[in-house]
Amino acid sequence: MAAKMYYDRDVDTAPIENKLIAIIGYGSQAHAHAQNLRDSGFNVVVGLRDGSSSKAKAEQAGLRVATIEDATKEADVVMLLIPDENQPKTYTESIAPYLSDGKALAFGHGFNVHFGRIVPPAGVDVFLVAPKGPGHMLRRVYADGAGMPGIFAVGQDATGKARDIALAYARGIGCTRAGVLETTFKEETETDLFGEQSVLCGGVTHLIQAGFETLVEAGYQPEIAYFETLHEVKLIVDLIYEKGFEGMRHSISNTAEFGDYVTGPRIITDDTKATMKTVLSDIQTGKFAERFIEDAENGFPYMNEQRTKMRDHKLETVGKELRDMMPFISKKELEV
Ligand SMILES: NC(=O)C1=CN([C@@H]2O[C@H](COP(=O)(O)OP(=O)(O)OC[C@H]3O[C@@H](n4cnc5c(N)ncnc54)[C@H](OP(=O)(O)O)[C@@H]3O)[C@@H](O)[C@H]2O)C=CC1
Ligand SMILES: CC(=O)[C@](C)(O)C(=O)O
Ligand SMILES: [Mg+2]
Ligand SMILES: [Mg+2]
Repeated sequence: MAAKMYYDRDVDTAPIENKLIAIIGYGSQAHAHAQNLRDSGFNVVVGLRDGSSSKAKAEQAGLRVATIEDATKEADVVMLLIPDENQPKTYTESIAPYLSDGKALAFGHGFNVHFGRIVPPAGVDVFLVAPKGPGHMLRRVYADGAGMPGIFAVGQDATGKARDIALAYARGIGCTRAGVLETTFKEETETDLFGEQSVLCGGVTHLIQAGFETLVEAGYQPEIAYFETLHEVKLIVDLIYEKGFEGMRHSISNTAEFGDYVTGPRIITDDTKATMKTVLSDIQTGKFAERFIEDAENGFPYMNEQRTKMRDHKLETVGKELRDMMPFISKKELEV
């Protein structure tokens, strides 16, 4: 049976009208949630730590800023949107003491609740609304009058209203313009981690990098390799996004389409899929979460090494030069 989809017309915003929503953090997701909710007509306060460099940016955007403690005290709904690895400490020190019964604690990703790193008290509602895309794009599509699909889940329904609040929230950030469906903390966490690691972020970047390096190592010009294996990805993906595989294949040459069928399975093999299953299993057992938290607790030695290595890679240096000559690409600086 097809999943029940929720659109604007299916969702009553009353559960969050005349309520105060605290958005904790002002990063990629948080700035988009805060601005979209405000523009949808809801009351928002942004909760930031002392000395936060984001305070000025949030105020410039016309948002009221308070400390995390005060925002939690004041608000009816507290949406925690700081990095997953930092959430438990901030939750314990600055949120939990002020999270009285009847309030709602919300997340943009189920990581900490699912892996038992945050255990909210029984008297509060717990839900997640996870937009299926990066925060900067969540804001951009909303401002353009469109929306980003999202999924929601209720982890704990103390007031009997958690589900209605979650749906109203999803509408407030613009997700019901595109389609929202119900999930669980477990399903959201596992599918989100799998998607970003195997396909969206890890899969795509490593596919591009391997293609780029293969051409450059064979003596082709890096600029051509960049256009061929990175720049054009967006153009092809835009067609897939708009019209599916068949629509994209309609647009490309028969030569390209034939090569797609013949070579695609040589690149993404049965072994690749078997590895994806192992990756999924590492996510399900918590092995990936453990590795991530361990690196975070040690100051991210592994992550920082990867960042440094890639910074000087030809793909990045040549890419920067080429993008600088195409000012229409990065139309706007990212706001946060
Ligand atoms: N990035 C994305 O697009 C997506 C993220 N999510 C989820 O949303 C949540 C937020 O992720 P994301 O937007 O990437 O986060 P960001 O890395 O962009 O968050 C940065 C914000 O968090 C604040 N912050 C960082 N550490 C602390 C701390 N120790 N105490 C208080 N505030 C802190 C920063 O404060 P300051 O300004 O003071 O430095 C800043 O405002 C996560 O659960 C993530 O999984 C879900 C879907 C997509
Ligand atoms: C942007 C998004 O959906 C991700 C990839 O899940 C994330 O940033 O965690
Ligand atoms: Mg995601
Ligand atoms: Mg994610």
